[in-house]
Amino acid sequence: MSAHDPIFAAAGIPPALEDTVARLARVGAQLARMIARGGLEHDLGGAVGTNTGGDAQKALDVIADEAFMEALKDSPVRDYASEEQDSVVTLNGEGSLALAIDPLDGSSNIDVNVSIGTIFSIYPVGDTAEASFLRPTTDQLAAGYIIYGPQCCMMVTFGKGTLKYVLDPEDGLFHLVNDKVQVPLKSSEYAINASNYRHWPRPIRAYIDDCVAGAEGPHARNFNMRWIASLVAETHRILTRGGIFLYPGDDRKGYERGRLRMLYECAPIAMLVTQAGGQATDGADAILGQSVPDLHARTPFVFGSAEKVARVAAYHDLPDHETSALFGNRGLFRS
Ligand SMILES: O=P(O)(O)OC[C@H]1O[C@](O)(COP(=O)(O)O)[C@@H](O)[C@@H]1O
Ligand SMILES: [Mg+2]
Ligand SMILES: [Mg+2]
Repeated sequence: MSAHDPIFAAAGIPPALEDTVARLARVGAQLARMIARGGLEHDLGGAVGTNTGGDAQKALDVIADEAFMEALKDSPVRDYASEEQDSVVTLNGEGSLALAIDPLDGSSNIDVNVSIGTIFSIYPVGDTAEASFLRPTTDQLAAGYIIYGPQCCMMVTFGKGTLKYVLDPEDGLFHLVNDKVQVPLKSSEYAINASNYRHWPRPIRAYIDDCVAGAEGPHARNFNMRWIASLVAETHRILTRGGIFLYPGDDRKGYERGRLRMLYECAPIAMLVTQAGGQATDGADAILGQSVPDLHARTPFVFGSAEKVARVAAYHDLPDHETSALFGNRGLFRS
C-alpha cells in the first residue's frame, strides 16, 4: 500500500487520512519483519521499564512506539497519544489529525511467538492536545489494527465498512482482500480470562456459567473457549468466525473498570466491530455512545456477534436473585 493507494482513492478517503494510514502500514510492515527476526539481533521481549498504566514495558513496546512517532513526524498528525507516553506528544504543529495508538498490543506474548499487534484510532484535532482525545468515541474518523501473526494483516475502517488487507512479504505491501468484513452471526466460541471468575460481577458469572453448562444449561448447546491474551488476535478471530470477547471490571484492586483502555484499545476495536455488523459494549452500554474521560482510562469491554453481546447486556438487567441462582429462569435466553 502506498501513500496514494488507488483502493483508498476509490473509497473517497481524504488525503490526510490516507497518508496517515499508509504511514502506519509501512511501519507495521517493518515491525512484522523485525518480529519475524526476533532474537537474531534484538531481544524484543526483554523488560525495559514501566508505563503510565503500571504495565511492564518490553523492548518491543518502546521500539514500536518510537518507530510510529518517527514515521509520523512530518505527517498530518498533530497530536499523538500512546499507551507508552504519559501525555499527548505534539508531532506536526500544522497537522489536522490526532492519532491514539497502542503501539504493541499483547506484550505478554512477545517472547512466546504468539500473535501480537498494533491498534490505532484517528480523530480530527480538537482545540487543545487533550481535547483531541477526551471526546465522544463516535468522533473517530478511522480505526484499525495490524496483526503480527503467521500472516500480517491490517483491518481498517473509515466509517464505511471494515476492510481487510494482507501483507505480501514478497513485495512488502498490504493488499486489499476483503472490502466488506462481516462478523458472522452464529458462533459457539467465547473468550474470557476465566482465572478471574471469582472476581467477576454476578451477571458476567451467570453468563459464563450458562456457557460452561453447555447442552445441559439454559443455552441448550455446547460452547468452546479461547483466551489468547492479545486483544488484536481475539478481535481477528471474532471478525473472521464470530463469537464473543469479555474483559469485565472485577473486584481486584485496579481492575474495577477492567484492564483495557478506552482510547487506544476499546474505542477503535468497537468501531471496527460495529462497522462489521457486530456490537461492542461495556457489558451494558455501547462503547460508541461514550466519551473518553482520560487518556489512559480503562473500561469493561464486551464485543463480538451482535446477538451475543446483546444477551450479556440483558443479563445485566436481570434481578439479583436471577443471576445468583444456578440457571434460574435464564432458559428464556435459550440460543
Ligand atoms: O493478562 P490478562 O489480564 O488476561 O490481559 C490480557 C489483555 O491485556 C492486553 O495484553 C493489554 O494490552 P497491552 O499488551 O497493550 O498492555 C490485551 O491485549 C489482552 O486482551
Ligand atoms: Mg493493548
Ligand atoms: Mg500495548
